[in-house]
Amino acid sequence: MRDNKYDILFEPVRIGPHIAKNRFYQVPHCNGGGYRDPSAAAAMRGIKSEGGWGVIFTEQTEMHHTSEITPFIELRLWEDKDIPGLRRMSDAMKVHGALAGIQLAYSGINGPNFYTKEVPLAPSALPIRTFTNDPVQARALDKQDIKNLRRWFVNAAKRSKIAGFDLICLYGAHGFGIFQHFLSRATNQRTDEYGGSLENRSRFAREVVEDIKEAVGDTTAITMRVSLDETIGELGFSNAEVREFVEMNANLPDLWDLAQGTWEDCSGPSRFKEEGAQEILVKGIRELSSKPVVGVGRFTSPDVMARMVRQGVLDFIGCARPSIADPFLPKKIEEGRIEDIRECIGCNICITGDMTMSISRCTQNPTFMEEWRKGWHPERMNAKGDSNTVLVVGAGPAGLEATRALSLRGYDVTLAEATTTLGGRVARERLLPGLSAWGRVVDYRQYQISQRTNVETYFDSRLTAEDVLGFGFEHVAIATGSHWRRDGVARQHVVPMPIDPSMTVWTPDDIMAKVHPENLSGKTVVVYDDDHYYMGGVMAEVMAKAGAKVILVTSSAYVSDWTRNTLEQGAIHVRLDDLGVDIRLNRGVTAIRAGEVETNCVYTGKRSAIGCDAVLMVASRTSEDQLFNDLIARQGDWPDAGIKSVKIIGDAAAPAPIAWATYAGHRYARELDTPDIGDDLPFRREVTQLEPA
Ligand SMILES: Cc1cc2nc3c(=O)[nH]c(=O)nc-3n(C[C@H](O)[C@H](O)[C@H](O)COP(=O)(O)O)c2cc1C
Ligand code: SF4
Repeated sequence: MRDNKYDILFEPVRIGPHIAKNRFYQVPHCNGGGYRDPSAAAAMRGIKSEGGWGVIFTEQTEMHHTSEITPFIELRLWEDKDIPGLRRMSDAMKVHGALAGIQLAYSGINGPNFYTKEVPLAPSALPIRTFTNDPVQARALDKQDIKNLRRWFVNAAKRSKIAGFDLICLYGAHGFGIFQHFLSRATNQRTDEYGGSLENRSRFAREVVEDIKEAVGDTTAITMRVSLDETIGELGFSNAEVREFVEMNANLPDLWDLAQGTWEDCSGPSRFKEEGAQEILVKGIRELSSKPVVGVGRFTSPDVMARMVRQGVLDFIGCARPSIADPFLPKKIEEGRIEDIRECIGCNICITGDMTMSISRCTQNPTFMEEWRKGWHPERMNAKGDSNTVLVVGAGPAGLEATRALSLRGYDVTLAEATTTLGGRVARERLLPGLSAWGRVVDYRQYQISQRTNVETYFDSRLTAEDVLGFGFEHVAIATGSHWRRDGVARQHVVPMPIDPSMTVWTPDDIMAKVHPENLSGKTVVVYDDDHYYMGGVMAEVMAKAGAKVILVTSSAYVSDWTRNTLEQGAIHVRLDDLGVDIRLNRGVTAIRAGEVETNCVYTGKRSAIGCDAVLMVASRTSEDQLFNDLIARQGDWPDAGIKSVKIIGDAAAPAPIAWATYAGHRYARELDTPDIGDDLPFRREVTQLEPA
């Protein structure tokens, strides 16, 4: 049972004509499922309903075809034929008593582009602000356009009602929503009644809310989502203006949904922001209106959540990523299972999916967007097959997840780890700057495993094929991980590069083992990043903090974020700029000579040298697959040893970000003795014909 200090989180709260059963509010988040088949997303939201959320929202849903924002992939509701898919979504949300919400968006200046061939419409004629940076400008909305927009919103609201949604969120945050474009002086430079004073800039939002209230307000709550600070310079919609806006329009929506930042400058979700980081921006806004307020901040601690409500900062605890990492977060708090909460690590891998037209994945939650698969319930595992015993070799993310899930299925699992700690590379990486939350990958699984009686863990166990053949386990999972290469093999240089033996060449493994001198002042270190994820930026930071002059050479166009879709460019640039790191983009390293590295432009091949004292090679990783290869070579001995299968998983099979490893571990466990994972899309089969709007 739950601790009564958390009772406050389970109080019902009114939102317009509806009452939410508790204060857990899943704010809109995309998932890469898109509009083509909302069934997978419906299954995902249905699981959240089971997980106890009081309010569950869709992602942003385009309400008109002129606002499509491909290659970002999201829902749409711009014609009647979009209704049945969304009806299945709202049905799934409501199964366990949650209120179902839909977020309506018109992306305006942040929307149409090269892919969609539409002319972007915005308050003022300015260059568009999408990630794709197309050389396109928006056309300024004329009075007829504004009337059309208002009508389109009303039509979408009516369709939302038919599709069964209790709440409609109007998107005016993150630089995406047309409401923000009107509110911000940066994007609204009009001189008519829609521009100039805040009163005028609010006019469009006021008109749309009033129109929608008139059309569906008796049955549907209207919420307004704005960014607490647009963070795009002096003309941006500032925190002070947000407060003025809320005060001026206090009773306009049925709820204020307060988010943060813009996608363009990557000031929204970030691993560098602590839990509840938004508090300073949101505090006091609740007093400006009698309507409830929801805010976000990677909330996973019920103590922080309860404090936010008790101190009157928020009425609802808004969660996007924490609800992805653990769809059962509210239920676990309700049942007093705090230790079972699987906390979000803030890696933003989930965000890369919808931005690239691919299904999102989550580092912590391997079943995210796989909920439709037969038996892939996040909390319940399929019963084990005919076999009983499994040996898992290696306790990194893949091995730990495999052990956790196999033990839940009922197998007797023996986990053998070569070192003295659990976690593999994550155990070392969690000590690096900005990566402490990575430790949650290990902590969650370590605790879960410690609660099981059918897992035995052995440390200091570096096994040989002979050892494994002698044990007699029925199945063996090899999760022996990977290490960083020192020879310069990378995507820019697929064979080892010439390296002068007089030069010091480190890898991230060396730095984590602290082989480098503590004080590097007076030294120049070239950090060569061909990995393109967090490690390049982190290594540059460690070297600079040790006093070195750091030159970060990367073959990517972005720093330490392969497509900038983990949204960390802003934070990483600030951190590296503050440390004086010299960043050279679009360059590879081709050779390491005495006292210098040779670099080339990835496009022209033109070479130039950079003088330095040491090179830190964040180039690529290589699998630790010796044990697996040795066991494959001894396949003829398996039957006598009682071995039915040997599989290699995670980095040992192919190095990749942690999310790939936890998924591989989970999938191995789910599929052992059960190879047919099947297709279980109940929603797809239940297409309901509905009346047109
Ligand atoms: C994968 C992902 C997709 C998102 N998509 C949307 C969206 O469609 N609409 C929106 O208003 N916010 C979106 N957001 C922002 C979240 O609603 C939220 O404001 C932000 O992630 C901070 O909350 P958190 O710390 O609980 O994740 C998205 C966030 C994530 C992680
Ligand atoms: S992918 Fe990372 S940031 Fe996103 S929910 Fe999962 S753990 Fe959190």
